[in-house]
Amino acid sequence: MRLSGRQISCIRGGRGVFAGLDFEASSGDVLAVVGPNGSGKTSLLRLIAGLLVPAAGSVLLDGGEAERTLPEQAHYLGHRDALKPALSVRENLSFWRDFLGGAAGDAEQCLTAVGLGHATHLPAAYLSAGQRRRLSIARLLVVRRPVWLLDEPTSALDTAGHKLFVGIMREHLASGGIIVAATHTPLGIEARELRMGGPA
Ligand SMILES: Nc1ncnc2c1ncn2[C@@H]1O[C@H](COP(=O)(O)OP(=O)(O)OP(=O)(O)O)[C@@H](O)[C@H]1O
Repeated sequence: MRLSGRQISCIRGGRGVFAGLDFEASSGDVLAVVGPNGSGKTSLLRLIAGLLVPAAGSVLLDGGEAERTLPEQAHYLGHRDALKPALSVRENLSFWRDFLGGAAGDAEQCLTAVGLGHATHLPAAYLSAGQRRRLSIARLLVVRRPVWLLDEPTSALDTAGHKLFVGIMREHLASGGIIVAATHTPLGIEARELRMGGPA
């Protein structure tokens, strides 16, 4: 499987953010998108996820499921955790499992895998920042998709959480997955850098 972008330009609010961007990542690859604030890291992830339309250029996934679009084969985890505070931890994950559809795993098992097995009945509003991030990571496990688009995935994670997440990323890569992660801090896993310039 190969994810590639060719000559992508991004315009936001009428202003050019980046132009002529090329990238490529194959099964088992991690692409770390790095660069200063405002250089377009989040915008690039959102372009790949189909949440933004490029002003020019294209993004392609070769070797995926022919009948599904790239966004349908990708998980996008934003830097803000998309949780419903009044729902329990388990209900939040069940919501995402039903919303995303496809082959779904067991919610309890996924919550245990991210270290939230003890908190499944707690309202999400009670979670700490690191626990919220762990719950977001559980979404990657409950519905399997080959392309992971992660915005600052390790923010708020403690050392144990970071280590756990590295293990989860490794398993995903070993099963042929691709990770594109915007980050200001080392991911703790071998990655190729895609360096974004300053604001255009
Ligand atoms: N909804 C929007 N409307 C207009 N401009 C936007 C919008 N969202 C982002 N931008 C602009 O696009 C540019 C790139 O933003 P983006 O969030 O992609 O950068 P980033 O590299 O991820 O930054 P950071 O390191 O701070 O997270 C910034 O100048 C930002 O102000």
